[in-house]
Amino acid sequence: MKPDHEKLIIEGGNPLFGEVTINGAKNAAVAVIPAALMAEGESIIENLPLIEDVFAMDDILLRLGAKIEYDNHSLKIDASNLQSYIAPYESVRKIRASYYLIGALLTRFGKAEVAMPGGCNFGARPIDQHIKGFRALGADVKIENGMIKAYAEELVGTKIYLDVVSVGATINLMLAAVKAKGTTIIENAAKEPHVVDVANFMNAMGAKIKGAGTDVIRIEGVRELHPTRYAIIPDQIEAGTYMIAACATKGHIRVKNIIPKHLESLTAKLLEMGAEVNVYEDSIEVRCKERLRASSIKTMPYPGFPTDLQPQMTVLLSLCSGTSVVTEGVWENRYQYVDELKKMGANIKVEGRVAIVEGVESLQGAEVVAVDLRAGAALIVAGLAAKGKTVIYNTKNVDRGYENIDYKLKLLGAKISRV
Ligand SMILES: CC(=O)N[C@H]1[C@@H](OP(=O)(O)OP(=O)(O)OC[C@H]2O[C@@H](n3ccc(=O)[nH]c3=O)[C@H](O)[C@@H]2O)O[C@H](CO)[C@@H](O)[C@@H]1O
Ligand SMILES: C=C(OP(=O)(O)O)C(=O)O
Repeated sequence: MKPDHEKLIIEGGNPLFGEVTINGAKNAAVAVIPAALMAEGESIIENLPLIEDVFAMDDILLRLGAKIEYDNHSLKIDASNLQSYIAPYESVRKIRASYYLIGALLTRFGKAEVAMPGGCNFGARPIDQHIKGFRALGADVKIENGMIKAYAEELVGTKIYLDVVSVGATINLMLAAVKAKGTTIIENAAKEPHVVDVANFMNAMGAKIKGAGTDVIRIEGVRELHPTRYAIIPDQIEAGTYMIAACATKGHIRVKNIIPKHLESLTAKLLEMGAEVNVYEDSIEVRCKERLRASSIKTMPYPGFPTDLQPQMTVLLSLCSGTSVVTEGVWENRYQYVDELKKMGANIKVEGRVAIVEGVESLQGAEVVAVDLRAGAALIVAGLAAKGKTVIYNTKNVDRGYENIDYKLKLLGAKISRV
């Protein structure tokens, strides 16, 4: 675990140049790890990002009785002797994805007791669709003393229509339905690449899941799951963050080890704004020589523009010529970083879910706080582009989702240090 008091210091104004290799996807990793608990025996997960959210999930696994062993970016999980189905607040409070333990433990034991999840604070983050789905599958679910308690004698396949497109509910219900009797159909499902990745992982364990990546997912319950070896997909949000940072610093970089299709909404937007973007089989090259043009974005479920790139993109728009409009279509309050950005000279007015961004010629370094994960990433982008010195506090929020961000940026020519 990284200490809480670390800060990042950036001397801004240096364009990023060179190549950066992208790690495995956080939001796939934090679902695949609990999914591995559903089979007795040893699974191996490859291309795992070495980030704080993954380490927090590892810690929960250890407390439940699993054995884990790292070999670089591969993690061996032995879930043969899992003893517990209870994940108390102390172990789950750090991460949002702890809610996947409900689906996974229900499948493994027919019971799960998991404290309400943590994660970034964007206002209300309800899990009513998860609970609705568990109940539809036959589980008895109640919330007592901050714990979500789910029990099922038997889970039985059914049709579940999600009222909102939810990544978490889609994955959690796949986890709970994988061994349910009969067929489960999830309608209005999320289509994010990590939903597909988790379905592929479970299919490699012997599950029968079809349609992941579309809005209807069909799961034929199977009797047994077996351990497997699986490499998770690259992180499109990490990749997008570096692409945006290259544009904000008027640099020229290549992001490698990615699936370019997952970044189409960003590449289209950067092209529209005047950046040069070249797409290859498993990499993207971004070059930006001049100030980009203002634009508008609205965040939406995949394949729309991802909310997890909204803060970083808003920083870039704050440096463009003209007025941009940003609409946050997923979370009720994901602009808490804007006050920090204003300290650096950004001209942004937030009204509810909309931010009006008047482009400024330049940002200036300041002392700022990373209020959440992508807020931290956005402030790093701002610090790299700004004139002078930026100090970013609360960097542990950034380490939740970015492996070695300061080291990778240094290799791209940034002047950044961690103290
Ligand atoms: C660990 C993980 O993968 N986190 C991601 C996941 O979060 P998370 O899974 O929490 O986000 P969801 O996709 O579930 O949420 C999308 C929207 O649905 C609403 N909702 C969700 C569930 C529910 O039961 N009821 C309900 O109303 C939420 O308030 C939000 O407005 O997807 C988000 C949207 O892409 C990303 O920002 C997060 O990085
Ligand atoms: C919001 C995010 O994560 P979480 O859901 O884990 O808080 C994110 O990855 O940007």
